[in-house]
Amino acid sequence: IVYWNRKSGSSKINLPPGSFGWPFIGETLSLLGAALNGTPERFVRERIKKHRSPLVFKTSLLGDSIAVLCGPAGNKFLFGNENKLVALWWPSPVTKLFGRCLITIRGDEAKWMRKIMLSYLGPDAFASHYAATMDIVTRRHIQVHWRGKEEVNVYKTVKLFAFELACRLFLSLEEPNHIEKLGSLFYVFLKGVGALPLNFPGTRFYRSKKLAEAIRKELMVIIKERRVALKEGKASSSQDLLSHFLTSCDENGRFLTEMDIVNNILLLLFAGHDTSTISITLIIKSLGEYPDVYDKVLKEQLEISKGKATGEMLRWEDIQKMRYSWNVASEVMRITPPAGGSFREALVDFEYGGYTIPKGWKLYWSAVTTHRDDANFQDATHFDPSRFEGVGPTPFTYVPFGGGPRMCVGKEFARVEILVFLHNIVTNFKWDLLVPNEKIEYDPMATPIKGLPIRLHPHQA
Ligand code: HEM
Repeated sequence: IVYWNRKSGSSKINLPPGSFGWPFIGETLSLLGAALNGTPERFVRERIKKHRSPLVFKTSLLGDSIAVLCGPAGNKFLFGNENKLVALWWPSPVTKLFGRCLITIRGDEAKWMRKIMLSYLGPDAFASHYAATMDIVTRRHIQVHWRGKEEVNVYKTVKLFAFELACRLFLSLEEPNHIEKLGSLFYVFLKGVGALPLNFPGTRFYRSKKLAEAIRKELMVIIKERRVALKEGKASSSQDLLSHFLTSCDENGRFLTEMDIVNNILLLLFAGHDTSTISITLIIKSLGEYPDVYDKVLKEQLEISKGKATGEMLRWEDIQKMRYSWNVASEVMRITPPAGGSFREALVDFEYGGYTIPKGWKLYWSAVTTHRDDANFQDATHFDPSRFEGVGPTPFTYVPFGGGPRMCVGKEFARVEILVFLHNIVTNFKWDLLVPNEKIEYDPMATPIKGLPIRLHPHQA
C-alpha cells in the first residue's frame, strides 16, 4: 500500500498493512464485538495473522486512522517517544467532557500538572500518610454494606466504596447525603464518556455535558468554601487533594486556575474510581475461584493483624508486608487489565517496523493483548501469582498502568486502596460466587456482566 508523501510530494511511502474497513465506522464494530465478548485481544491477533505483520497494522475507528503497535516492542516505542514522536490522545467525547485537564494537555503544561498531582498522589507522599484514612473508610464501608448481608453484588457495592474514598481523600467529603448527591450526578455523567459525541437533546453525550456542568458548579461551591476555610486557618494545606491544588504553585508562583482544579478533580474522580472498582471486583472473583490462593492471602493478612493492637489502623509498613496479596492483585490485572490500553497521536511522520506512520495518525497500544500472549507469559491464560515473584515479568510485557511520562498517576493510590480493601474483606469473610465463570466484557473497561453476585460467609470471631 502506498501513500503520497505530503512533505516532498515526490516520493511514495509505505503505510502499515491492514484495512480501514467501512466508511467512517471503519473496523469499530469488529473491535466492539471482540471487546463485548471479553476478548479484545482477538481483534489484534486476527489482524496480526491476516496481515502477516507482528509489529504494526493499520485500522480505522470512528473516522480516525489508527496504527496499532503490537507487543512489548510497541509499548516500549510509544512510552519512550512521548512528546518526541507521539503524544497522549483521547477520543473526542473524553476531551469534550473533561475540558482542560491533565489528559487533554501536552508537553510542559502536562508535566507541570502531573508534578502537582504526584506530589500528593505519588509513592513518597501518599502511602505514608493515607493508609490509615483508607482503612477507616474501608472499615466503615464494610460495616454498612457487607456485614449482616447474605448476598452482595460486588461491582455495585465496591463502586460506592471507591467513590466515597475518592470524595474523602480528594475533597474531605464525609456527609453521606452530599456524597450520594454528587455520586448520582457522576454515574449518569460517566455514561456519556464512551458515547458518540452527538450534542443534541436525547443523546447520552448531551445529558453527560449537562451533568458535567452541574458537577462543576457543585465543585466550584466546595472550592470557594475551602478558600475561605484555608484563609481562616480552619482547613490545612495537606488535608486533601483540593487543599493541595489550591496551595501548590510552580517556581514562578503560578497557581492552577479554579477551572483547572475543577476539571482535574472531575478527571480524578473518573480515573480513580472505576479502575480500582474493577480490580477489587476481579480480585474477589479470583479468590472465589481459587480457594488455595484465598487461604494464602488470608494467612498473610492474619499475620499482619496479629502484630496490631485491637482497633489499630493499617499503616504504610503493613502495606509493605502484603507481598503475596499484591502478587495476586498483579496477576488479576495481568489476565484482565481494567483498562485495555490507550492512545497516542503521531506528532510527525515517522518510521516504525519498516512502515511510515503519518503525522496526525492515532496510535494504540494494547495491555490486554500483551498480557494474554504466550510469547510474553508462559501459559498466559493460566492464573499464577508466582509469576510476580523475584524479578517478575520482562520490561514492557506487563503494563496495566501504562508507562513512560504518561504512566498512571494513581498507581500508588490504587495499590494502597486495593490492599487495604483486601485485608479487610478476607479477614472478615469467605464467599461463594453465585454465577460461576461469570463473563467479563470490556465496555470500555473490564466489567463482569452480572456485577459479580456472591454469597458471604462471615468468619467466626
Ligand atoms: C487499578 C487501578 C488503575 C489502573 C489499572 C489504571 C490504569 C491507567 C492507565 C492504563 C492509564 C493510561 C496510561 C497511558 O496512557 O500510558 C492511566 C492514566 C491515568 N490514571 Fe490510572 N489507573 C488506575 C487507578 C487510578 C487512580 C486510583 C487514579 C487517581 C487517583 C488514576 C488516575 C489516572 C490519571 C490522572 C491518568 C492520566 C495520566 C496522564 O495522562 O498523564 N488512576 N491509568
